[in-house]
Amino acid sequence: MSADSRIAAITARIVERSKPYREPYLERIRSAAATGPHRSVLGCGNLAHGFAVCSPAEKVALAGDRVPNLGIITSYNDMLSAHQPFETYPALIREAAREAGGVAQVAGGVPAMCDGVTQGQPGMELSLFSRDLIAMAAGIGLSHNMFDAAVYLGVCDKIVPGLVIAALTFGHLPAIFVPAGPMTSGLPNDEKAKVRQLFAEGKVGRDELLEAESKSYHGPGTCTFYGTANSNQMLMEIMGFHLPGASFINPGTPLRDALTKEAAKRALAITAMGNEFTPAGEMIDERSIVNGVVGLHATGGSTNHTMHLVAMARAAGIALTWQDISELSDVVPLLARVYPNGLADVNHFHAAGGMGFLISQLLKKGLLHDDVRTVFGQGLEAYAIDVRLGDNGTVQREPAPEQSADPKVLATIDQPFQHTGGLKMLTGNIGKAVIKISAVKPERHIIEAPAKIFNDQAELNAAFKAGTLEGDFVAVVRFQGPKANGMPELHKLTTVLGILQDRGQKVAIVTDGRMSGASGKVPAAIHVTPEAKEGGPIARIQEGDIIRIDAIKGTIEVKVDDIALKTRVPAHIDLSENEFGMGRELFAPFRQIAGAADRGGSVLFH
Ligand SMILES: O=C(O)[C@H](O)[C@@H](O)[C@H](O)[C@H](O)COP(=O)(O)O
Ligand code: SF4
Repeated sequence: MSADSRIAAITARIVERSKPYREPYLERIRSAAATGPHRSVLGCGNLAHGFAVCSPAEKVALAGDRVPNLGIITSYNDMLSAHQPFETYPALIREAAREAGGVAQVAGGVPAMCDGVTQGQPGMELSLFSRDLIAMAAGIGLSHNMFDAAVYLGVCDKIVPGLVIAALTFGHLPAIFVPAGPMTSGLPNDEKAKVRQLFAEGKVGRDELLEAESKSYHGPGTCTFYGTANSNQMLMEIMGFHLPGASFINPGTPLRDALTKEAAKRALAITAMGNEFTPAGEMIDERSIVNGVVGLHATGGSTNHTMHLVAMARAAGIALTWQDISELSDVVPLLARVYPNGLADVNHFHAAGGMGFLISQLLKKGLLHDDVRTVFGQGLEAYAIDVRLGDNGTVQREPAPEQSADPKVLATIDQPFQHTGGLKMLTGNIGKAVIKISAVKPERHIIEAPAKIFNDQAELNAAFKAGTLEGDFVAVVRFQGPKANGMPELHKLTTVLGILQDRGQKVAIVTDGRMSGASGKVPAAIHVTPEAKEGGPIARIQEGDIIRIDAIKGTIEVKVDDIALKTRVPAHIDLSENEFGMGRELFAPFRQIAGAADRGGSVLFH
């Protein structure tokens, strides 16, 4: 079925806008691919270094140009529960490659930050920048030019976006993303959030809080809320970088290992040495990006992707804008209720039918481009499947069921939870911003209240502790943009503002910073651009000004006469505090050159 005319029109607009970048990009990757098996351009010395530790048989294989070699980029560490399982993946991939007559080598590692460990801490100010650093680090591994395809091991927030930027920069190579899968379900996310609010109100102690947190985050695998990490898995599957059904299979299971080995064999099959050559930069085109945005809306995905997806697309010469994302939201219904957009977690989502059911429902109405290339071949229909372990450890796929196994978690296209998607762009005299409405009750989609000004999240927390946050208000938390302090997530504020909202106060937040993909129930107009550090209007808002956020009309404004607003002197604060400590001194160059939020907040392209 061809794509819905509105989806097709937005896609055509993106194709037109991208031409000045996309055409030279395709020329570059085609000439890079034309040099054939890349080892053949290396000198003997280079090659000897490149396979010094390989077995004699592998050296013979790699000396020629008929045996494909996989470059593994791994983001393994013990800090991220979602990445800890990757410790054993390279051995599994090498074994699968050998079985299939190929070779696999770890090309390099990349750093991976856990936003859960750094949430509310100074380290979070490195988080956004770590995305581009991960792309650079992956590039260092791949620059050895020993490889015919790349296998990327990454799951969490900035890691998958950084790896996708690398995969598209090395777009002449085929690329397969291999996930580790979600943690098994522990203490439900909403119960964890309730204990947090009780702790913030002094009704329970640290022991109870730590016990609740540890029951929620209890083992290997991705945290089970639908935040940025699990939005990444959804994106990798719906954009065709994962094998069908790979996203939400728990780590340490036979099916997980079978999928990892299948991915290694598939990577060997799609190199230039086979007859299904699938370079990543050709596979991912404007339709794949639009499919990603559609998936984001249909699942209530993370607001962080209004930045990461823009940066990822740009790496392939595709210019995606917030306007595109916002207009697609008007066309795509919400089909999934996963925390913070509901009470279920990603294990429940998968059990209800998961990605295969979601894709089959969206394809029914032409809300996805089916005519796309993927690592599995041609067409997204191949992803409308249910996956299970077959005989002797193989992966079995059957067509997705017609009905959701849990209609409270996954709806059909004919009876969606909401008729529009989760992410809206806001514009007005404060600038541009985004708001996630899939997790906010409809009665809170419009809010008008006086501004309370904070220049960092600690000030707001202190005001809460002092009991001065009374009545209805819009918290304006500024100097949190990329150039100010690296644009941290301010997710800890959700607990405090959630308490006030539950008491009946109408509250919202307006910030040039970010929120977590796990943030949800408090209306938040985030990623405000231009940022305060750049003298944006958010720096001209004063205590008591009336702020109006209208997520229905897509507007954000301060009720001050335009001339008066423009003639106000923008607030200026001393940011030297955040220039040192926890490695922030290493990222001064990034703060200086970071681009605007609506262009991805990137140091790589503006
Ligand atoms: O964008 C995201 O999804 C978040 O960055 C997420 O990865 C982060 O870990 C949250 O902070 C976890 O939620 P808690 O902080 O509530 O545990
Ligand atoms: S989902 Fe967030 S908290 Fe969980 S492991 Fe990944 S980065 Fe850390």
